[in-house]
Amino acid sequence: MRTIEIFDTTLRDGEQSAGVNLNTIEKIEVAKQLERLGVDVIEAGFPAASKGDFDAVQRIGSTIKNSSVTGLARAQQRDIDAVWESLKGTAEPRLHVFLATSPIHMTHKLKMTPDQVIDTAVQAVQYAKKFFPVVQWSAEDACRSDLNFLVKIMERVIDAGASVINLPDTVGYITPHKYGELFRYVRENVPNIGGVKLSAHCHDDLGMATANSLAAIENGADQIEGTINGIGERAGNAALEEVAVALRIREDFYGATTRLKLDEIKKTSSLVSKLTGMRVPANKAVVGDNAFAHESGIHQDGVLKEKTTYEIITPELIGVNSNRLVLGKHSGRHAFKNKAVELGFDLTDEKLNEAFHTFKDLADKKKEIVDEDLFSILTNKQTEMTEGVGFTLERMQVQYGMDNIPTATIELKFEDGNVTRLASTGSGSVEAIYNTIEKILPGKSKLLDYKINSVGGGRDALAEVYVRLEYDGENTSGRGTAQDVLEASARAYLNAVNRSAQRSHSRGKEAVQASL
Ligand SMILES: CC(=O)SCCNC(=O)CCNC(=O)[C@H](O)C(C)(C)COP(=O)(O)OP(=O)(O)OC[C@H]1O[C@@H](n2cnc3c(N)ncnc32)[C@H](O)[C@@H]1OP(=O)(O)O
Ligand SMILES: CC(C)C(=O)C(=O)O
Repeated sequence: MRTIEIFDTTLRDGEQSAGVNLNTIEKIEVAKQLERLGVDVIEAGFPAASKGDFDAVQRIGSTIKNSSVTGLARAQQRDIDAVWESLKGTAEPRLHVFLATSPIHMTHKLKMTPDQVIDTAVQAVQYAKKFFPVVQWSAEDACRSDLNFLVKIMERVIDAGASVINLPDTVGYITPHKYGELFRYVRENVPNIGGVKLSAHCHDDLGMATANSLAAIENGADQIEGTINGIGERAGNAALEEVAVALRIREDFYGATTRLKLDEIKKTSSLVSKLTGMRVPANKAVVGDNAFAHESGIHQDGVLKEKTTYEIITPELIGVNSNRLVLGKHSGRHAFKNKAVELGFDLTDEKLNEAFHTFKDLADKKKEIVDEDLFSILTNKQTEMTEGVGFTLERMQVQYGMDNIPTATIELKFEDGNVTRLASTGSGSVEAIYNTIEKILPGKSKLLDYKINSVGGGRDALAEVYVRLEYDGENTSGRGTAQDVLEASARAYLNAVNRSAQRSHSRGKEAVQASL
């Protein structure tokens, strides 16, 4: 059976989803989970894009041991140098360099002739080969490119040293049959293609990213690129969990497998969803909440008699535990630690202890603590920011009545220990809270987006709020979890402001270090 390599780009193309902004700590947590999932390659970012991206790629490169780490670069020395600086010293530094090959992109975006594109691509790959043992070259917008041109440029970049060639469907335009043909065509027509790995990278604009990726596999692709939960630019990328599970369930047809530990899928999906704030739709294939739920009588009858009547995937395959956990207010640290490890967390004793106290407080208020609650508490602790930066919510009181104007009184503690208390009104309770916080904060802020989810089920479920703001001219996002919707809303707002403060704090530290 063939083994298909999995190239995960959740932290690069996935982070290109509108409204998603992960900090370095969060990216490292995602990378560690991707390593546990068993992906072959992690595309950790685009180092030339920003200092934050550079740092994240560097830290992921030095943390991850069992997956290769790569970074993206345009066909420019400056971008290639940035990837090299971030990954030199890692076990197998790997570069992903791209240049568009379609007439639309070459004419309107790059403003280059086809010959200039060939020369630029060749020079970039030759330059990269001085540093990187593995160079992957992508023909951006390959699916709207001229086939003869594609064959010509592939031959040249292979000669220049590229050992992986990616044929992305950048705008989600191709259909499965045509994508399959493209892979077969280049295999048969590029003279020096023997030994080169072919990679597929699909977008979901027409809802065909998974089908197209599978068609590429049927026609000789060696590597599939995609993201967890299918997040990514515009309508997103191919969802890796769908591709990997389809290969397993239809092994009879595809005759191909991956190295993924499929029972890590659900956990990876939940982590990515939680940290990005991009909720997985209930009916999403493989990882949606309803993926294993049977609603109608005839289906339930069938499943009770024989599961396979209506279930082609077992929940256990992707790591959904059908045994429900019973951890409650009488549980102790051992059981809590045991569960944390089982859920894939590796916290210091100090953080575990703090998470344990949060769990106990919640257990006092909530009837039943389920895995989702613990996952939320432990993820918050794992990705918590540096102590002492930003504002802390000390107290909050909200008055609401159908005939009254909602009023929020809030007490915030500043980094220097000073406490400010203010009250303000709004047309609703959340608006009253945000108006009050905005009055207390020294910077100017504007709410851009607000989303609320419930964690777990039942009327006592935790509320999880995601916000996007502009704070002091910078876009930032944050999340807050609490049993009460209003408290979660306040915490999310402060988390977004604190993340922005944390970034300024790191920039300030770097400037001081640079001046020494
Ligand atoms: C299909 C994809 O997903 S590609 C990856 C998309 N990801 C990103 O864009 C990452 C975030 N990007 C950024 O931070 C910025 O765009 C940067 C730092 C990369 C570049 O910023 P700027 O220098 O201000 O350029 P800007 O983004 O406005 O324009 C892109 C330039 O790169 C050029 N370019 C685009 N792709 C390539 C390429 N593969 N190789 C060389 N040049 C390229 C464009 O033609 C344009 O050049 P021009 O300035 O001469 O017209
Ligand atoms: C950089 C390339 C691979 C890309 O993201 C795309 O073409 O969609």
